[in-house]
Amino acid sequence: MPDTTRTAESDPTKTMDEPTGSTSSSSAHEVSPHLEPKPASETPSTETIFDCRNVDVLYSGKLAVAEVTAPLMKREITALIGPSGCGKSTFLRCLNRMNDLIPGAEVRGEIIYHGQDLYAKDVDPVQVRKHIGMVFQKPNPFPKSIYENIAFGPRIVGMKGDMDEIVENALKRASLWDDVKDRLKDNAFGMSGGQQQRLCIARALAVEPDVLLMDEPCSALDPISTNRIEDLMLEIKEQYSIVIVTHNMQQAARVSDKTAFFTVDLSAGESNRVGRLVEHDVTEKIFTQPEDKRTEEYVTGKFG
Ligand SMILES: Nc1ncnc2c1ncn2[C@@H]1O[C@H](COP(=O)(O)OP(=O)(O)OP(=O)(O)O)[C@@H](O)[C@H]1O
Repeated sequence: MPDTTRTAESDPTKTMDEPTGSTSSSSAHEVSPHLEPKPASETPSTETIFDCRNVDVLYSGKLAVAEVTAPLMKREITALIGPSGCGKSTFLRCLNRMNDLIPGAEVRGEIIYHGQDLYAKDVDPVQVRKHIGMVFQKPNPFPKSIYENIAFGPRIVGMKGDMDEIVENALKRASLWDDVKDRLKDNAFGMSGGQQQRLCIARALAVEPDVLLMDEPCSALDPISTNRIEDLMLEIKEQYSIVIVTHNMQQAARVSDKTAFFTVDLSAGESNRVGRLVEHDVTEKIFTQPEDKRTEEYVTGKFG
């Protein structure tokens, strides 16, 4: 039986969201070729992108999320919903090894991505995060120009090509180009909150990821900006697989193809609360005919 326990790395591996001058050498830690996304023509939309098998997450030895088994599908939007503390963000962070950066965090089980265990010893977490980008709750642009915010990631990963084109394409994909094309040298902090979040999405897309993880990306935004992000998600899901944590049931129902409902299991007592996946299915089914009573109670607002 292989040891599938992983402890948090002491190596302070930089993420794509850390604007330091350090560079990660992709040649020094070349990720297995299996992690490379396949061309679109070879990948029907029914393909599994993450096959999660018995995933547990512990913080300082204490179980926070237990036994998550679910296939997440390619070029679909999967929404993770559930009451506060059920482990949505914790599980999301497993999908690009962001939990590695949390001291004391430990992931057990398997997450198979393009046929390879994401946590295998020879897999470089920096490369993982290049393929699997992340957008956070609060827009977090770097204190740099709009242009430099986008160019930072491609430079770090050593992307070839004309940087102006890379920046333009990323901004276009995030529906931001028309808003900012005449002020690319302006500081990103001068943008509205909604624009900043689209900039963060553009920044994630600039390194040509395969998957986009979004942790409550609209919770700090007004309804109009939220609509724009939702429209954007629906546009880009043709090219990317998206997993989103949301507290907004309408948002999950509007944008997602599949929904995973998590709950907090209190059966071992309040101090041993643990998040569990209750149900994962087509979004319409989760919202109209869920299998589990707890799902029904949550989506109808009876608890949570
Ligand atoms: N860095 C951490 N260190 C220790 N415990 C943590 C850490 N992050 C989360 N937890 C614990 O893990 C459990 C799941 O938390 P998590 O934030 O993943 O839940 P969530 O469903 O995303 O919650 P919310 O909807 O409130 O954001 C909680 O009990 C939380 O206290």
